[in-house]
Amino acid sequence: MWCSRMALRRLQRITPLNVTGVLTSNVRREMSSLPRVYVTRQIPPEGLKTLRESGQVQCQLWDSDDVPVPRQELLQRVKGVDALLCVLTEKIDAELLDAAGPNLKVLSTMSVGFDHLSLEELKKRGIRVGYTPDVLTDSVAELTVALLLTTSRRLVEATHEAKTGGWGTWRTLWLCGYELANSTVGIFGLGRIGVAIAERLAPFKVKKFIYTDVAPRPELASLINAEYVSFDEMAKRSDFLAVCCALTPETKEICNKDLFSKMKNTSIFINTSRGGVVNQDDLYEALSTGQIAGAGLDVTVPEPLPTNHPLFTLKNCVILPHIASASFTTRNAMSVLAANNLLLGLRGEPMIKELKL
Ligand SMILES: O=C(O)[C@H](O)CO
Repeated sequence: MWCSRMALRRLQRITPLNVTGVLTSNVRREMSSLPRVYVTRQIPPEGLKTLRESGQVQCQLWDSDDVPVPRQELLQRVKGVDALLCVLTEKIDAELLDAAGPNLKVLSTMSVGFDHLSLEELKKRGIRVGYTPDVLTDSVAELTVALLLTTSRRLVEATHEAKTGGWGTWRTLWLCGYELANSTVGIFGLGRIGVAIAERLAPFKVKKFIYTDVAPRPELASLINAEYVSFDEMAKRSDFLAVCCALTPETKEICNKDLFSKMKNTSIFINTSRGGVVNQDDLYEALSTGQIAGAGLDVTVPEPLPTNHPLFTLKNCVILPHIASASFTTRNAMSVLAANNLLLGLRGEPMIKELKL
């Protein structure tokens, strides 16, 4: 049902529900004039509360966090809405925008990544777009460090051995991995998250941070004393390579055999950005032939990665189910930011975080 609890409460104060609990026609009229919002997922409670208590919109929600809204259902539900709040599993393309129709003025995604949005189509239709950077930086950086250490110090293999009887006598080279002390860490795509990762890795006595990007980013680089290098040099020099770039046509499968063949066979590759930046066949080859020492992936193509995927057979590949921003604090903050971006956009005001189209 289309409703806004706050609007309802506000209206109840002015025009109470009649005794049978049926909305009086005034209430119904006032509520139905509010902008319509479709929320494509059961987002964390703080975000929903922000929308509902704004009194500014009537919301409809795909009320599940376990299953994404089926495409056909989504195409039906968006018809005539004024704003859409989505997550990264929904492809926002021409088909969907056409289904929504000309009322749609605002799209707010509860994600920092926006590769699921067709920006060109949104721009063509004059739809404003909000997203959720910054609030997830700490959580993503923390998880990246955890994944890096898990991969380089072989923690998944180690717990498996301990649990399954592989733990024999103490052995001199058994389960040896690679340490951060005195290492060179490469960051591919230096933004807020790359800096936050480096800040957390520095106390592990990293010797040098290097990075590559479309152009040098001196202000950010100075925060972590990082040197700008070419893509090839980053491949050759990195003991640990953390991918933090956005997925764009330019970065699609940029981490391929060309990159892996230049890396040291003692290097660890970490990706917490988007699976699409990696050619997974080439990564499998590099890992299974010892071209590189290990990989930690929080993102894959597709998601979920089928359990029979060859990468799951490798001991030197740690795969997580896209959880980099998954802390209660962060996901709630993302939902509130997404809700506020949407409300501000509908009011025609600057959003807190708006994509420049
Ligand atoms: O784009 C994002 O926001 C992350 O991948 C999920 O939090």
